[in-house]
Amino acid sequence: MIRFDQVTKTFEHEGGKLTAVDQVNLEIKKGEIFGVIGFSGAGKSTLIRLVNQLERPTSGRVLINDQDLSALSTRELRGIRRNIGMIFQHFNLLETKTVYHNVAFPLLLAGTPKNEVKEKVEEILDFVGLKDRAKHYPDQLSGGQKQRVGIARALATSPSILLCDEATSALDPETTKSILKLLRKVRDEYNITILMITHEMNVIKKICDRVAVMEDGSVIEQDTIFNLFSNPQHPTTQKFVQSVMNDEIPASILSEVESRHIYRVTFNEGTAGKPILSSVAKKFDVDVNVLYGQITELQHIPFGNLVVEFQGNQEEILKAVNDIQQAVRIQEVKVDAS
Ligand SMILES: Nc1ncnc2c1ncn2[C@@H]1O[C@H](COP(=O)(O)OP(=O)(O)OP(=O)(O)O)[C@@H](O)[C@H]1O
Repeated sequence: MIRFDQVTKTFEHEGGKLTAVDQVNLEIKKGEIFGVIGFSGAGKSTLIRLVNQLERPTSGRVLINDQDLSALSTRELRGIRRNIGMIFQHFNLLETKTVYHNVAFPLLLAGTPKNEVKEKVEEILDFVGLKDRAKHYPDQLSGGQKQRVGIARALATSPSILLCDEATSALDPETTKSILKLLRKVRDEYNITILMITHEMNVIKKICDRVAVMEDGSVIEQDTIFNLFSNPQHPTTQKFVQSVMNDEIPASILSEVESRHIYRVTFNEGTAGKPILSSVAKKFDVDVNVLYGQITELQHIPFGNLVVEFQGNQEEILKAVNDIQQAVRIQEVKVDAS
């Protein structure tokens, strides 16, 4: 659906050149919710702007439905752009226009007959839950309601792609949740492909099917949400994952642990409900003391960590660890004795 093929974008400035996007390869499938995460300056905004050709690649190709965007005429490009909706962090609504007219605006620009505009705007305002706000002005709305208008406006021309540029970054956590729920409904009911950029990992965790992590213009890692959260490879990805998985052992617990035999056991789909720990305690001469843990859901698959301490002699502990290793991932946790 959307394909980045060795895409590089450099900006020239007085001091020289800056590579904002560096040889990126990505393939986003039809109907997928694809997230791009990275710290400030990683190149996310430039990447998303390459999709609607607000930026043109310095080299490489951006393709939509196998069409190379840089090979299109201005007219063809206009057609492609109509097929792409976009929502923004600060909503970008027309402050002097009502909710109705904000949503009607792109349809009127496209020359849609007035009766069709009315029908479409009413349908879409109903879809985003703002039917009763049609006559309000943006400054009479909450942030969440403004973003709903933004979504309605983006959907007015029935696009097949929706670009979301930090769409929830200005919203509180509860409102973020409701907007993400609405975006999922957009995908589920209209089968729209959603490409979202964010620096918030919990947004990625809640809604995306797959994610790419960007750093210094490059994609350093990409995978399904489950794989990336359960087994992040790159140190930057690990940092992002840690920001939401909260699986660091609290210092108060570590300071009370005298034994050095501490392990992190990672449970997933088939193993989250199994009595793996109690069975090794029966099988070997060890005691298992659960220190800390959490179970969460990633793409409806249970996933979690337990930090456990083994008590017993070294040999029995190693046997127990080996046994557990047959079923799940287990890693020793180094405790700083100082
Ligand atoms: N039009 C431009 N001219 C020159 N440099 C630019 C331009 N647009 C972006 N850059 C530079 O490209 C790099 C990537 O910027 P970009 O905005 O894509 O990153 P980002 O990940 O979206 O960051 P943020 O989350 O802060 O918006 C930055 O160093 C930025 O200063």
